[in-house]
Amino acid sequence: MNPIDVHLTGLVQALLPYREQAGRLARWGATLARHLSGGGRLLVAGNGGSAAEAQHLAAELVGKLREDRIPLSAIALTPDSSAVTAISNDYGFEEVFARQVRAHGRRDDILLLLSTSGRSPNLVAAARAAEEIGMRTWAMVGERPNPLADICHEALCCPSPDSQVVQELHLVSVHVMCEYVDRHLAPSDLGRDELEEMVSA
Ligand SMILES: O=C(CO)[C@@H](O)[C@H](O)[C@H](O)[C@H](O)COP(=O)(O)O
Repeated sequence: MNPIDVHLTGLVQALLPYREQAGRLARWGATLARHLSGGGRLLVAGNGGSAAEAQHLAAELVGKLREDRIPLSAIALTPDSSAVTAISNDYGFEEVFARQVRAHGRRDDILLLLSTSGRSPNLVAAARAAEEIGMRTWAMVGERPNPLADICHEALCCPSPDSQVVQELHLVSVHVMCEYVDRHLAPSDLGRDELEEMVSA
């Protein structure tokens, strides 16, 4: 098979089991809408391709997805090259997110960690730091079992052995979750009951 067919076959195989995560995305969107519109904060991190997705998510929340709405506080822990290099140089790369979590995170804030393997030590350390502060920890990962899914309060697991497919499903998750955030912040009369059903699904 050529690369596009190999890739699309892997993506298609993952789609149906991935669809079962819909209820979690609805709940996370509802929680984010409530927490962020009340003045709370989301911290988000990942490595490599997942760092780009963390920044993408923060941009959707601080900026907007489609329609104009209030700006929401979401901080990606990846793009500040001065902080990233100084912390890594002085404390080791494993501390690069944990230290920022201790600096910026507050009790009840949410930390979302994106990882295809669920095994990156700097993300595991960040989850532990967040737990100490009393933050809620969520992970978007690949297949279970993995340490990040085990130590976070909740995990959205994307059922594919291919890290690229997992990253693509994480981006779908980011967009769908932001869609739920927006619907909760400005629900149409028609959408209110439907939203409640999705959250309790
Ligand atoms: O984008 C890719 C592969 O698609 C790579 O840059 C990948 O993100 C890096 O190898 C990361 O270090 C992997 O970390 P993780 O997803 O296992 O936590």
